[in-house]
Amino acid sequence: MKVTLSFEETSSSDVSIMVDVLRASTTITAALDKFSKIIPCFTPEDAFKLKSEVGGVIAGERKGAKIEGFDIGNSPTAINDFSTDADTLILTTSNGTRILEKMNSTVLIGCLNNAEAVAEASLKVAESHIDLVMAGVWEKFAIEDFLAAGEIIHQISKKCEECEISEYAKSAVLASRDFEEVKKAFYESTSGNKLKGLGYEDDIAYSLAKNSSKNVGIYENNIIKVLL
Ligand SMILES: O=C(O)[C@H](CS(=O)(=O)O)OP(=O)(O)O
Ligand SMILES: [Mg+2]
Repeated sequence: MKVTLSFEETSSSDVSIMVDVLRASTTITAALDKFSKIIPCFTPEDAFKLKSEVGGVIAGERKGAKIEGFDIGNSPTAINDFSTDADTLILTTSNGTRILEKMNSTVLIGCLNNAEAVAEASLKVAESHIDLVMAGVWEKFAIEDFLAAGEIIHQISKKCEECEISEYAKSAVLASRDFEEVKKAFYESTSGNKLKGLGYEDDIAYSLAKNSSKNVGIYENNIIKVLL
């Protein structure tokens, strides 16, 4: 089993793990406790149109701020606090949902909250190649996604001694071993500073809770559901 690391686009036609820890992957993993279906959209207009067709709750952001007219922003803590009977969440975000459009493999959703669970699931689902795909921030490298991917790759390597881990993937593991440094990097990152400025500091703390969830989202036929 090959384990690699990529940026924005996957290098695997087998299994990809999309990592956007601030915040889309964390938001999706939290939302799977409340919604049976999460439909990623690529523009706010698509999201409004879909809501008019299928109903549900509409969530998302641009530049980190809740989109005008949406029920919720791209916030895992706000989703946890939101009460609804709806079973569908429509979600559009700047980076995480955007890169799903180009994925031509089985796609799992990874973050720190589900690092061990998504590592285990990827080894069950993959035949030969698991690629961790960092979402980044507006087509630029994001340190938080590199570190979160490193934690997931670390979990994979613990469960799979025979896995061939690429040097790029190994560097993410090495960079993510000192958790105090990881936490600092999250808060000082481009995304972290943006979120602090918007009053979303709780979401940063929430995203750092390792293995707080067993939810593993799988993206198939334009819908994200819990991988059972
Ligand atoms: O909503 C977020 O946290 C980010 C946007 S920004 O980096 O805060 O500007 O979007 P995501 O698609 O979750 O990376
Ligand atoms: Mg992000």
